[in-house]
Order: sequence, then C-alpha cells, then structure tokens
Amino acid sequence: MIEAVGLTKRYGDRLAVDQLSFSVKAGQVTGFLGPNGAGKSTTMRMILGLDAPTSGRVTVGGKPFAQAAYPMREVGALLDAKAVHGGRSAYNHLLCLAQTNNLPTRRVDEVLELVGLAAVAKKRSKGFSLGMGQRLGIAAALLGDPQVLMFDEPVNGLDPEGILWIRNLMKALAAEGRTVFVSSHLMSEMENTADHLVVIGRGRLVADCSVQEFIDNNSELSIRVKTPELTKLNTVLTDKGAIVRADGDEALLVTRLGMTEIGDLAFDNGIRVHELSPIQASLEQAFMELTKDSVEYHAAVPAGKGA
Ligand SMILES: Nc1ncnc2c1ncn2[C@@H]1O[C@H](COP(=O)(O)OP(=O)(O)OP(=O)(O)O)[C@@H](O)[C@H]1O
Repeated sequence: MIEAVGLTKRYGDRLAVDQLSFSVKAGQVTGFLGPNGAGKSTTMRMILGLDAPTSGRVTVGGKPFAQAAYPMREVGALLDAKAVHGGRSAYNHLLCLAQTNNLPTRRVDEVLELVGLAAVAKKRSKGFSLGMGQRLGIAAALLGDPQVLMFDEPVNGLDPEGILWIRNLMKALAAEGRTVFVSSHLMSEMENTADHLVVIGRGRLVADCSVQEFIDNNSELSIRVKTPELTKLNTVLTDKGAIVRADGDEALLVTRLGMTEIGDLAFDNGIRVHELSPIQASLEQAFMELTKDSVEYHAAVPAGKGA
C-alpha cells in the first residue's frame, strides 16, 4: 500500500504538488489521472524517493521507500522506458540489474518470457521499437517480483495491441494481490483498466473514488429526443425547467428531465416523438469537465471556431 499525507513539492515559485493525501490499496489497479503538468510524475518520483517532498510524507508499506533494504523486491517502477543503455542486449540489461540488486539470475529469463521479449533477448535494445522498449522497462520493474508496481504513462505511443497487453498485465498483477498504480492523462484509457481513481489538477486532489463513483458523480445523463416538431417540444421542455440543446437538425439533447417526463410531456402536447434514448456522458468528458480549471496549457481556439 502507498500512502501520501499532505504531500507537497515546490520548484522555486511553482507548486507542482499541493497538499496531496491519498492511499493506493493492494489488489486493484489505481489510475492516477491528471492533465499534462498536473504533478503526476513529480508525485511518483517522491513515492520512489527520487525527489524529496517540500513538506508532507509518502510511505510504501508503512515506511519511506528510500529506507527499503531491497528496493527492487518491494517496488517495481516504469518511469521512463528510454532510460536503458541502448548498447546492451535486453538480457544483459536485466542481468546487470539482477546482479546489482541481489536477485536470482533465473528471474531474467522469467521476466523476458513474461513480457514476450525472450526471442529478442540477445539483441541490442538500441534497435527496439517503442513497444519493445516499454516491455523491457516493464520486465525490469517485475524483476524483483515486487508487491507494488508503478507505471508512469505506460501506454504512451503504443499501438492497440501493446495497449491491450499492458492493460491485461496490470489487471493480472492486481488480481495477484499486488498494488498497481498507473498514471495517465487519458481518462478513456483508465476507464478500461482501473478499479479506483486518484485524480489531480494543478497538484491538488480533485477526486479519489472508484471508477463507477466517478461516472455517477461526474457524468450527467442526457436524453436524446428525435422529433419533427423541434421548436414546439423545445418550448414545452424548457418551460418545465429542462436544459435543451440542439443535436443536429432532427433531435434535442435534454438534461434535468427524465425520459418518462419527456415522453409524457410530448404526448400531452400532441408532439410526435420518433426516438427517446439516454446518453451517458463519457468518462473523458467528465474528466475534462472536472479538471478544466486546472489544465496548465490551453490550446488557442482558431479564429472563427470559438463559441
Ligand atoms: N525539475 C523541475 N523543475 C521545475 N519545475 C518542474 C520540475 N519538474 C516538474 N516541474 C513542474 O511541475 C509541474 C508538474 O509536473 P509533472 O511532470 O509532475 O506533471 P505531470 O502530471 O507528470 O505532467 P505530464 O502528464 O505532462 O507528464 C509542471 O508545472 C512542471 O513544469
């Protein structure tokens, strides 16, 4: 288990992480979400003792990770998959890590097999594709058979097959009872992988809940109504307090009124309805809504495309 209490990191006048408190439990995948620059990598580096907090503390299994007697047996981390000596083969890279960390040599073959790199184990990692590099980084993280695993943006730049592989691996590791903490700036990725979410924006905690709670709390249900009498229905629904938006030329998107009420109101007013369907806002939309005030860099809207 990872536990952060009042964790804070200041770089000069920039507050990268601001009073962050959360815990990451074993046996589930916890997604660590935030827009670019939210403070995810900084937090992960503090968990690993690579950066010292300005204030607050973070422990892994009850103690600061810097005090771990056998670090690779306790936490496996993939922070930067490119941090590999390109001239070495995958096998030698892992062997070197195993030997310097007192890990049995047989683990090298085991993890190479596990990540699907056994066939290219003797090739120099310099020629590896991005996906192979990620797999090698993950092999290194798994080398010490640790109970806690941390992955910083592991699917960045991967193809769909690579993404699926990492997703299934993380789930399998959590199912074995391990603590799996994975950062991403893409909610759509976490939606399919994580059980629990820790969401931050500008270094601050924005949400700490299960994926389902996040959906329930943040995505508003709207109803799509298709009708040939748009204007009439719009007036009727707005009079009853609904928020109504046009959805193309034939339909309305309605919030604040349920499907039954909308159907009944249309019937009572003699308005023909051709479709009535619930639309759940995607988790991505909910995440963007929640963190919109905390995005560090907003892209400029091209002239003429603004609201
Ligand atoms: N070594 C540093 N010196 C100064 N500022 C830093 C340093 N490292 C990070 N920052 C700043 O701290 C903030 C948080 O950065 P961090 O890399 O932790 O965010 P992130 O959520 O991981 O972002 P991304 O998704 O872009 O990787 C940013 O404003 C960043 O510019």
